Amino acid sequence: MPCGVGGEALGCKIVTAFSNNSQLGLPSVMANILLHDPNTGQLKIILEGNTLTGLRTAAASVVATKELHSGEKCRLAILGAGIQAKAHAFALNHAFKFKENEKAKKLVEELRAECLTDGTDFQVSSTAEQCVRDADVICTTTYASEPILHFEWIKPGVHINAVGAGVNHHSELDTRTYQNSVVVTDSMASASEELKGLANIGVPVYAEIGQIINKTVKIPKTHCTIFHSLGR
Ligand SMILES: NC(=O)C1=CN([C@@H]2O[C@H](COP(=O)(O)OP(=O)(O)OC[C@H]3O[C@@H](n4cnc5c(N)ncnc54)[C@H](O)[C@@H]3O)[C@@H](O)[C@H]2O)C=CC1
Ligand SMILES: O=C([O-])C1=[NH+]CCC1
Repeated sequence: MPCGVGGEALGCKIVTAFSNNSQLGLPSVMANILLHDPNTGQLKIILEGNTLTGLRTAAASVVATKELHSGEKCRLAILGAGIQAKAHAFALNHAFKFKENEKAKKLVEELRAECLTDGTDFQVSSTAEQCVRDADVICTTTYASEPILHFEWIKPGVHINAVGAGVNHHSELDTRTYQNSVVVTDSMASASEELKGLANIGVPVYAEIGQIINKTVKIPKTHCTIFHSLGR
């Protein structure tokens, strides 16, 4: 993932995703950032990139949630319990102060200890359905290759940040959820490759989040909105 900012910065993030790494006690996503001198191209430093990946991905979901969900934000549901789940729990709570959160078990004690100071509570759900029912905002942060979120479970007006999935970027949500949503992404260029399967179920990628932010595109009324974060 290359990036250049005028004469100020030049860098590239190299990132891999190996979903079975947890069996080896390793993070599944591993990132390193190469920073170069913007005037000469000389390599200056190699930085650990996992921290930034967590912060940036969750921050993008916060921005998308601000832009796409205008209703009450009482209840946050997160499917998944890894790095992105935790980053999303922190970032969305920080931005919106949810009253209730449903999270997978292994992070709950940690999140309770770190978040309870601001009155946030985290609960464990035994099923994905229980987790997302009544949620105002849902984040999916897994490697699920089959849908883990079903249309009949979600209430009208919900906003979904679809973050995970790995190989097939639209496998976490079921077809009906897509067909009843407006899908916004971070990059149309990436979506034309990574979300091309949505065309097979008649679902267009409606806009880039940047077009919503700069008000060149408006979101029509729908059952729900999906921010498909691809990481570009
Ligand atoms: N959109 C973006 O910009 C980014 C997306 N990702 C994606 O987000 C996802 C999560 O990444 P991390 O949190 O770093 O990984 P992680 O390995 O820390 O966590 C993955 C979580 O997903 C759960 N999981 C795996 N397969 C599942 C299944 N079939 N059903 C339900 N849960 C399942 C695991 O138990 C674990 O809790 C990955 O798909 C990764 O590729 C990661 C970084 C940036
Ligand atoms: O943007 C990112 O860093 C990633 N997207 C998918 C896996 C890692």
